[in-house]
Amino acid sequence: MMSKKFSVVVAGGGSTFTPGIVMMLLANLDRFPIRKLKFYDNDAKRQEVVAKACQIILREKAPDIEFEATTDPQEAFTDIDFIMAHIRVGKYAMRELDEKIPLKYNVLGQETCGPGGISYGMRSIGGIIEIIDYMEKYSPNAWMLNYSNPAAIVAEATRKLRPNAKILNICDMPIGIERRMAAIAGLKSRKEMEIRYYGLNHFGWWTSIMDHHGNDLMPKIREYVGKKGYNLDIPEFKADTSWTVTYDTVKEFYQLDPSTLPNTYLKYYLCQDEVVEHSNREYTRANEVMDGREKTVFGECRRIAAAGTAKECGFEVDEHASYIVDLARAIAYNTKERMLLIVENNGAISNFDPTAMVEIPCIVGCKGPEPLTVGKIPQFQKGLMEQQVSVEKLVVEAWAEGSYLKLWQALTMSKTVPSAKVAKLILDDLIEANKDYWPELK
Ligand SMILES: NC(=O)c1ccc[n+]([C@@H]2O[C@H](COP(=O)([O-])OP(=O)(O)OC[C@H]3O[C@@H](n4cnc5c(N)ncnc54)[C@H](O)[C@@H]3O)[C@@H](O)[C@H]2O)c1
Ligand SMILES: O=P(O)(O)OC[C@H]1O[C@H](O[C@H]2[C@H](O)[C@@H](O)[C@@H](O)O[C@@H]2CO)[C@H](O)[C@@H](O)[C@@H]1O
Ligand SMILES: [Mn+2]
Repeated sequence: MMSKKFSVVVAGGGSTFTPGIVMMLLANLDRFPIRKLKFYDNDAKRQEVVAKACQIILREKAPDIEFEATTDPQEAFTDIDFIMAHIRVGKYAMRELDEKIPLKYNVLGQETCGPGGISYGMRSIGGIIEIIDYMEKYSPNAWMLNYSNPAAIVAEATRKLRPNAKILNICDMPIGIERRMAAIAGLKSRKEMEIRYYGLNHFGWWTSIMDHHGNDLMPKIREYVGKKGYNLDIPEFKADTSWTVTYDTVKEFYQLDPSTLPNTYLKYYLCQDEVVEHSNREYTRANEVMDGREKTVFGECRRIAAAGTAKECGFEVDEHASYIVDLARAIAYNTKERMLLIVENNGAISNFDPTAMVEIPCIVGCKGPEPLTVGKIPQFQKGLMEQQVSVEKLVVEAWAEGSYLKLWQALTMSKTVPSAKVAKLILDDLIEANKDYWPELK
């Protein structure tokens, strides 16, 4: 019997994901009862569009839930049990530059990978640390469930700069891919699978996929992936063109390790030449999202507000986001849920840096995650991960120290950048583009 009702603040209330997450929270009230829902954003105008629509949705579907949207940190973070954080510092305009500046130098342009991810990370660290400090000031017993990106750099920054903070860093990419794997295996839900996985965020591999009877599903899924990647001809898995290309590209590099299946993001490190070759330097994923998801979500929000009712609401439950409720429940009810989280390695991968933030299965309870051991990883993955985790660590050090040199080293270290010279050209352009967001570098 669940008596307590929770108070939740969505940090980044103006996010395109907010309406879907609100619908998901409403669909899960029986599992995770809510008494108060707040939105917090540093862009009042953007947030107001989403908040007006969500206020109507809540009024009609859950009138008992107290709702507030604010840009005032004290109002936002007082009397809170959970922060669900999905901020994008610099918004899509800066994502567009993250993706287009590297392409000027024939280098991968991507949201969270390569120079784009480094640039995004240099903006995100300050925004996340600020929210952690608000949480600790106004609701010290709260937990922050963070899926703001780039999660790898944000996780390393929170480890180094706020080591005692109650923050859990999570990513929905493995969840999205596992939903596809389950369908390929003929299962109804990804929760019918038992998986083993390791890596960094957006840089990992499945090493075991079984059903609850212990049947090995890896051979069947690998056979399918060899023909169609992670694409499925099923309406619920229809994706934007660029995502369809991404899911297809897996078949080009999954053979690099016959005993595993890769996260899609490895394409940016293993097929970066092809990605650059096929990139449209004038129209990147940021443009697709601005022309697609952003227009659709904000258009529906404005339609609901103008109608004054959500009776014809076009927002669907973002069911795959229900992992956020799984995570909140694990903390609230000590459920010991088994989830992939981005946590300090601390020996779980025995032959890898113990301070690295790795994405591995954890048992989650009221005190937080207990990582499962992975053991020794092969030289191939170890080498790739050591290079990438060094990039992520150097970015956080560069942010903390205001070090131009360390950020140049981070860019030079990235597998997506060909030389120190190109790294420096990209760095100098990014510094100019991010002058309103990055700390000063000397
Ligand atoms: N971890 C995952 O698997 C996953 C999945 C999807 C999206 N995301 C992340 O979720 C976030 C939101 O994505 P989106 O496409 O909806 O972005 P969006 O730009 O639509 O929304 C982000 C919101 O954050 C706000 N914001 C920016 N800086 C802020 C700050 N310092 N404090 C408070 N609010 C701030 C913006 O004003 C904006 O309203 C991004 O970081 C994205 O990468 C993560
Ligand atoms: O290019 P975007 O903004 O559409 O997506 C970038 C995000 O991609 C991943 O999240 C996906 C998720 O994996 C997929 O299953 C589906 O639910 O959509 C999500 C958002 O598109 C990735 O995990 C995120 O970190 C990226 O920000
Ligand atoms: Mn992710």
